[in-house]
Amino acid sequence: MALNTSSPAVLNASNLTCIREERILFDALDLDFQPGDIWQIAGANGTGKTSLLRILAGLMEPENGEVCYQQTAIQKCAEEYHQDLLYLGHSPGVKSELTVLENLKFNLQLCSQDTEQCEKLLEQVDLFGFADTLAAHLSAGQHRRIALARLWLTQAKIWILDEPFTAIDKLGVKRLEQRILEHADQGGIVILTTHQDLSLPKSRYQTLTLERIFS
Ligand SMILES: Nc1ncnc2c1ncn2[C@@H]1O[C@H](COP(=O)(O)OP(=O)(O)OP(=O)(O)O)[C@@H](O)[C@H]1O
Repeated sequence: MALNTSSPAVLNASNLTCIREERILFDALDLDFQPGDIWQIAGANGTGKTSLLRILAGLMEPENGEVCYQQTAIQKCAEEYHQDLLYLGHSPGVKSELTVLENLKFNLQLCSQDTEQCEKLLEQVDLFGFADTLAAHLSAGQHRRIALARLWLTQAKIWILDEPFTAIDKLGVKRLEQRILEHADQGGIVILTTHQDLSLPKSRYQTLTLERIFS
């Protein structure tokens, strides 16, 4: 789906400090995300990757500092920001009691009459043939693919993805990386955490590694 880039997305964070359970996770972090950027947030378990994503998505308050979208603090432009943002957290938000197709329709507000669109999407996320299977009866990777399907439909300019490759097989990872690249090439921004190396060209993404702070 083509992205509307008439007003390119710019996201900045300045002087971000995050403290959890009295431990400093990161301190005075400045970040600048420009159209076309892909950022990998790396670091050992517990270094604060998810916390940083949640702060950038406006789901958690930092101890210090602020996040701005188009030069405005995200709390002051919450409606516009949330329209332009897609956040996929750890838990995929898939309803076990619904079938694959029902989940897609529910999550993506797909028009139920548009069979062609539904079938294309099922193919893109490699769930073709599973349309009528209950989500509860899927494997972990297939479950995750339902959540990831929205990346093929969304108009959001900023994607914040927490470990999107978890439980996804090699071919699925490749497709997902291609989709991420395509989004960035259209002027979108992708910020993601992963414990795996990305196989995108090194020139196409940047890595921020969070280190454990001992205080
Ligand atoms: N809900 C919470 N309440 C209090 N502290 C929390 C909460 N969630 C996480 N933490 C603390 O914040 C620290 C960082 O957690 P976070 O999930 O941001 O790390 P992470 O780098 O994403 O880890 P992982 O690689 O294991 O997913 C953890 O060590 C934990 O002590």
